[in-house]
Amino acid sequence: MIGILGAGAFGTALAVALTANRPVTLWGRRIDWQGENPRLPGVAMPDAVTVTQDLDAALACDTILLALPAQALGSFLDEQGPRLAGKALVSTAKGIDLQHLTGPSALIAQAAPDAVVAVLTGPSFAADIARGLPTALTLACADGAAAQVLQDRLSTPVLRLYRTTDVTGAELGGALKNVIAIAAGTVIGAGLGDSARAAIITRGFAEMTRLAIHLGARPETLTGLSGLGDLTLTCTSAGSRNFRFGCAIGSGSAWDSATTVEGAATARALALMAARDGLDLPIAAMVARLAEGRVSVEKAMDHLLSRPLKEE
Ligand SMILES: NC(=O)C1=CN([C@@H]2O[C@H](COP(=O)(O)OP(=O)(O)OC[C@H]3O[C@@H](n4cnc5c(N)ncnc54)[C@H](O)[C@@H]3O)[C@@H](O)[C@H]2O)C=CC1
Ligand SMILES: O=C(CO)COP(=O)(O)O
Repeated sequence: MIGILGAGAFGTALAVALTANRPVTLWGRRIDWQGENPRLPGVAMPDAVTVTQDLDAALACDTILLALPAQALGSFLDEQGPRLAGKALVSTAKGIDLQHLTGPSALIAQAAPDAVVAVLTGPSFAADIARGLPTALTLACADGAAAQVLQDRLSTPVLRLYRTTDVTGAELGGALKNVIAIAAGTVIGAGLGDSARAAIITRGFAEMTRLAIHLGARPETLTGLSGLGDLTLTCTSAGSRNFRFGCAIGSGSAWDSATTVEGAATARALALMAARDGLDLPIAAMVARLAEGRVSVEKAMDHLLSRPLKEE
């Protein structure tokens, strides 16, 4: 039995997809819908998914996916960490925790020290997965044998998991691409054009790679599904909330603050990490300020365009 914690768009989509393998228990803290989750409209829940507010039911499963937003994971683990002992725990969160300045895997490892900790990440919109469209993701786990077991358990004919032991690289790719997607959206929303977006994606990828290597990631992980793959998807599709948030900033449009936008808090976390480690992360710094309305789009672009010319 597979347990999924977090009945948002992604948890629900994975629940639908993974019934191809086993029955799934999907836990949400507030289930106030029936049949169709409003966060994932148009998707009917298969009979093999048990949707519940009973956390015990989900925690009875041996494999548990944590499909909570990155900034909610820490407080959830503070409360429930001891109950996760001995489980295989797979996080789908794409962000860096603002309080601890770490990715989800370190938070989980600290809260449940004897659990197997893995990360599921890569280019995949919840709506695509739920509709059964072909998707390729990265399953990262430091324990190679456990990675193989989880890869088999969580792959389906249309949801193909590639595995790696580089957890740091995989989770950083997923977290950092959200920040660059906000920048790319801002460029498009401000009407600066596709050429400028290509520039921001490429320089953003260089910034992602620099930071990830500094934090111990393998460079090839960044060029894989979890890095370049997800960056490409998120910076080029209006299906991305981070990209759309950027578009709203760029065009000065209103934004619904209830929508999960992982890149905003992660940009703030990156600004703190840059200050701590003496790193130069100009795009992340600018996204942090844009997301908080501390700089205008014009000033942000002027600042980025007036940086010294240098070698690529
Ligand atoms: N939606 C997508 O296409 C994808 C999302 N992800 C990642 O998965 C994570 C979750 O995203 P979504 O499901 O899309 O977000 P969502 O906004 O649709 O759902 C988040 C869910 O978490 C619940 N939640 C929030 N705080 C909680 C807490 N403290 N305790 C228990 N439940 C809590 C909310 O009630 C909501 O049901 C994010 O890190 C996101 O980046 C990854 C791949 C694709
Ligand atoms: O991570 C995602 C696609 O891989 C989803 O992106 P958004 O959170 O920007 O919607």
